[in-house]
Amino acid sequence: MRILVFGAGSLGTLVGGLLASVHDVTLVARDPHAARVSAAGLDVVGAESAHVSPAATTTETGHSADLALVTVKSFDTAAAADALADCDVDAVLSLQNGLTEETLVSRLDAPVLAGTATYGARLVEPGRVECTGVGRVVLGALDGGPDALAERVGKAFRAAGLNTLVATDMPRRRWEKLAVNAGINAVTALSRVENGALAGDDAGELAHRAARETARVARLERVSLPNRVAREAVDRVVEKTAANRSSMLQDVAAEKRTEVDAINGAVVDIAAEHGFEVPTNRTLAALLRAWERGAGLR
Ligand SMILES: NC(=O)C1=CN([C@@H]2O[C@H](COP(=O)(O)OP(=O)(O)OC[C@H]3O[C@@H](n4cnc5c(N)ncnc54)[C@H](O)[C@@H]3O)[C@@H](O)[C@H]2O)C=CC1
Ligand SMILES: CC(C)(CO)C(=O)C(=O)O
Repeated sequence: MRILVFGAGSLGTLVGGLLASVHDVTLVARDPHAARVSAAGLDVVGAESAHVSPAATTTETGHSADLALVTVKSFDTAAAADALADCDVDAVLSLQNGLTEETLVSRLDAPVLAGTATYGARLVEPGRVECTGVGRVVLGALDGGPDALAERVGKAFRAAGLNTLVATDMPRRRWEKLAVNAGINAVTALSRVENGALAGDDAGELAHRAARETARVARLERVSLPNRVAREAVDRVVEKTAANRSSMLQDVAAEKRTEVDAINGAVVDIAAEHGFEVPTNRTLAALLRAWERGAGLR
């Protein structure tokens, strides 16, 4: 399969690097990473290891591929979609956190699959990516149900050794992941604690409240996600990733823009479309956006 990875930073470089052992992969990245991969190949280290030689470029348009993987941060999704609109790609798959697929659908003609990834990835230096945890890629039709394209993509991922599930219930999975991220990411980023600190703490109750609101909005969107399931998903992730610093905490610690718009912000916006108020998500989003403005990031 000819696969274009649009936005090869940490996750895109890891997934693209693993796919490159079997497939014809092009990484669209920034220099010096792109130049280094072109000149000397890519080292995958950590929980997975490989030396591979995908193509790498900073050129964003004019590519042709069977599949474009979108792995930019959520706030770069619209720009990525506009660049992909000037490429010839047969299908698009997002592995980002937050609700980003809708932005891709609104700007692209190619079919868009929904995806989530729980692999951990860190770009250590140009040309070198660390797999910090073997997780799973879950992908499928955006609206749910069986899908031949998703099956083909899943088969291609598995052929490259990626732990991959093709799911027929992506709407529920996306919203459950959103509920987990809406609760854990914002609260850990604002209180500067590891995920495990939420267990049995008042801050954990705040995370539950954000997740329950998210589940309510999911149901307004006709996605079946009971409050109890969202709350239990938060507890499960807090327990399994107790030592993790959430991606949003890492962004705040590094003084980088966060993905709050596509997580808590998306919950607020979609709730508003239904005339529904989500005060916890609204508060969390307002605080993070205020911090971003204060840090000159937006
Ligand atoms: N890193 C991880 O372990 C995981 C990340 N994710 C999600 O995956 C997404 C990406 O996350 P990371 O890889 O950590 O972020 P990252 O910031 O390391 O990678 C994004 C990359 O896209 C590049 N980029 C943006 N616009 C571009 C353009 N126009 N042309 C070329 N390159 C461009 C940036 O330079 C950056 O290197 C996020 O939504 C994140 O939440 C999900 C699961 C795990
Ligand atoms: C699941 C969780 C909360 C793990 O830290 C995550 O997805 C993130 O940090 O973005």
